[in-house]
Amino acid sequence: MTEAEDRQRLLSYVTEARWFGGKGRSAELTGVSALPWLTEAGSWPAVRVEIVEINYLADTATGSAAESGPSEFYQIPVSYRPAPHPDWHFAEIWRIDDPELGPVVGYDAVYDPQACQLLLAQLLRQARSHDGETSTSFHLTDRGALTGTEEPEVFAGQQSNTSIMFGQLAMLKVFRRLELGHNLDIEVHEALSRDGIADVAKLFGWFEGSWRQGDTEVTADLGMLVERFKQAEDGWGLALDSLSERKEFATEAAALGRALAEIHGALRTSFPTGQLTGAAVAATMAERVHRAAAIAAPLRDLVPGLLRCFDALAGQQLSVQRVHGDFHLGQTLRTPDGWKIIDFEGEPAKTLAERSAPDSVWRDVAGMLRSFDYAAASVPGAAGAEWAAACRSAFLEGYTGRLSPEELIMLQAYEADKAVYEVIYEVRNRPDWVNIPLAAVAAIANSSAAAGS
Ligand SMILES: Nc1ncnc2c1ncn2[C@@H]1O[C@H](COP(=O)(O)OP(=O)(O)O)[C@@H](O)[C@H]1O
Ligand SMILES: O=P(O)(O)O[C@H]1O[C@H](CO)[C@@H](O[C@H]2O[C@H](CO)[C@@H](O)[C@H](O)[C@H]2O)[C@H](O)[C@H]1O
Repeated sequence: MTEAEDRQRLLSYVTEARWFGGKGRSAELTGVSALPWLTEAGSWPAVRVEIVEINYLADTATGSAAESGPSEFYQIPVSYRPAPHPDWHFAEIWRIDDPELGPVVGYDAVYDPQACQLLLAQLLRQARSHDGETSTSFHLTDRGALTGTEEPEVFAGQQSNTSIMFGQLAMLKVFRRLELGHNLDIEVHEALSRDGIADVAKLFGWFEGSWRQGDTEVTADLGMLVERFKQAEDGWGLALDSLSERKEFATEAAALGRALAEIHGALRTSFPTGQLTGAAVAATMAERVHRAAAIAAPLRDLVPGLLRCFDALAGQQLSVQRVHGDFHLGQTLRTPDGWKIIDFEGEPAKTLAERSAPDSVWRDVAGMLRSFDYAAASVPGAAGAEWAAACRSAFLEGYTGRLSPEELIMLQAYEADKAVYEVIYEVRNRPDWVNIPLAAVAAIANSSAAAGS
């Protein structure tokens, strides 16, 4: 194979992967940075992390340049073997003649148990590998009961990254689309673990890589090792079951409200806090709705009602702090020890700066209320409206108790803002679902318009 064909194989592996974020866009491979070998020369498999840089091309079909944009970095830990493995065709990235290894087959290392065990071992001994201008460093914050002999198994469910379970004890989340700098999920798990907050998985460790990008050295977090929750059941699935079986969910909703309040309290002490004027928050929300209406035509008639809802914030001061940022039932796991909250990376469409900026706690409260509405709308004929209303009041009661008139105004603005975000999310990802958030936007817009008329 020529070098161009090898690069094409690598590009295809990335763009066809479930975790590739640029589906439907024309992508080209603009660089590959190989981090240092994690294994001794001459031992198999030979393992290292490779960072693939992807650039998006302008959409030639529409003549628009809007589809191009900043490059993205994707991580593939690669396990090289001297001969093909009969069962791993699905995980094969490429076959190359490597200058150091000779002819080898490169596999996505998350599917190679030996390579996974090596990653765990590197974490447990806080290994650091350095080669010229690249490095990989592993950090251990708590070893728990880990011995390093735990059996690895790739998580089979839907996710945007790839997680490897180590026995019943730990989970290594290998980040796929990388962001330069420190990962928010690690940052929050680290802070909450330090505070002993049991609603969130304990952080055991993490690893990072550095490489040269043009003239500068860049660093990104590559993965985190956390406590694995035993017998964890996904909150979204449980909510749908409760609707289909016509069982109440209000007790669970109240417990979720209490868990969120505890997490917010801990985040307030570990991260910066501040104040925003209601006018500033309303202006940001208004800008978002105008942008959304340019993409989703059905929003256009609802804009005046939404602006009225946001304008009701004027004159208020909002306390802001680190929040979850994308709190919904799919980010909750029920375990025998109570509800656990996962995935503190915020809304995927926002920049890192937006996702780490202090925000109002009403963003997360609104997120969960929207999720009750989604669940109710997803199970036809199941008395969804009453179910969602009961969950709503129990969750709010669990979170805070009675809301003041000012808090109700803030909550409604954040619910509207979230539902607008969801309309765009659904248009882009699941057009069949768009009527769920659209109905919520219409209800809020029309009630605000009526109140103001
Ligand atoms: N600490 C944990 N213990 C057990 N399972 C977990 C844990 N964290 C996440 N999971 C499972 O992994 C899935 C994906 O996790 P998530 O953090 O949302 O990954 P991603 O960011 O890649 O989408 C969750 O839906 C849950 O089923
Ligand atoms: O991938 P993430 O979990 O970070 O979140 C994105 O995808 C979610 C869907 O998987 C999306 O959530 C929306 O749909 C849920 C039902 O599937 C519902 O419970 C949520 O309330 C609703 O917002 C989320 O918005 C998006 O950021």
